[in-house]
Amino acid sequence: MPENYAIIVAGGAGSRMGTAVPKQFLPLNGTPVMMHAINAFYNSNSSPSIIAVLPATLRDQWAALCKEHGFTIPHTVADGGKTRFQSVKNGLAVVRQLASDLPQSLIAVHDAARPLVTPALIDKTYAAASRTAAAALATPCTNSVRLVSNNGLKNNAYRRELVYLMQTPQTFNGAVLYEAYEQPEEETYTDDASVVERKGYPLTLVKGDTRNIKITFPEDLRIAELLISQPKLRFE
Ligand SMILES: Nc1ccn([C@@H]2O[C@H](COP(=O)(O)OP(=O)(O)OP(=O)(O)O)[C@@H](O)[C@H]2O)c(=O)n1
Ligand SMILES: C[C@](O)(CO)[C@H](O)COP(=O)(O)O
Repeated sequence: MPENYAIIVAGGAGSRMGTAVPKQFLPLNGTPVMMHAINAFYNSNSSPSIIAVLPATLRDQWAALCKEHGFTIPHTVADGGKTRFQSVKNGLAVVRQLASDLPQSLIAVHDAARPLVTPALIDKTYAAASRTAAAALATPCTNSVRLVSNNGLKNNAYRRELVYLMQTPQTFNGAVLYEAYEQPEEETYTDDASVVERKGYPLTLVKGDTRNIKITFPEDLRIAELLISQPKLRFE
């Protein structure tokens, strides 16, 4: 049985959300957004050790929220970095200290801003990563797609069956993820899969769920409220 870890990245500023309280701390159905994400990992069969990566300045606010909500799920707090890449790297440094056998471990990285993830989705990524070393949730594109070129002057229709939209969790063999995050950061890295891919490891796509939205703009929180109040609602 591998040691499982989950790095919940909550080190961002939420600038597109534009709220005084960072989006990961905003209430969703009465509970802070990132507590929903941590709850799902805690309730999964994969039962990982949880590392929550938070801006250093918000540690006290998080502790106060945990007290207020009686939130007792065990987790280790790590400091966030300037970018998501740096935040994941800081979380990995904690896993490195905790893990007794990194090459035998599995590490999921999940956006704190994706509160509607379910234990079943989480377990699917751990199961796939245990077989293939690198696995991430993704959904097929349902809109028509165009590729823009020539500084926006030109655009051409593109085959949408070739396009998948990435979600988290993205789950990896511990040694693979650690090795990948030893690379220098590049602007083209938008998720963990892109960092691991640079090292030459192929990625397994695991069927995600369109309800597993990322809270980015204020309207996303309204949509999440609606989805959480009607758990059977599916848009796929
Ligand atoms: N320096 C950063 C930046 C982002 N994240 C986390 O990565 C996830 C996805 O990022 P995003 O939705 O872009 O969050 P923010 O960076 O906070 O949002 P914005 O770009 O609007 O400022 C979030 O859970 C966010 O907290 C992080 O841990 N550390
Ligand atoms: C990691 C991610 O959630 C996968 O869809 C996404 O890339 C994060 O993007 P953002 O630029 O940090 O919003």
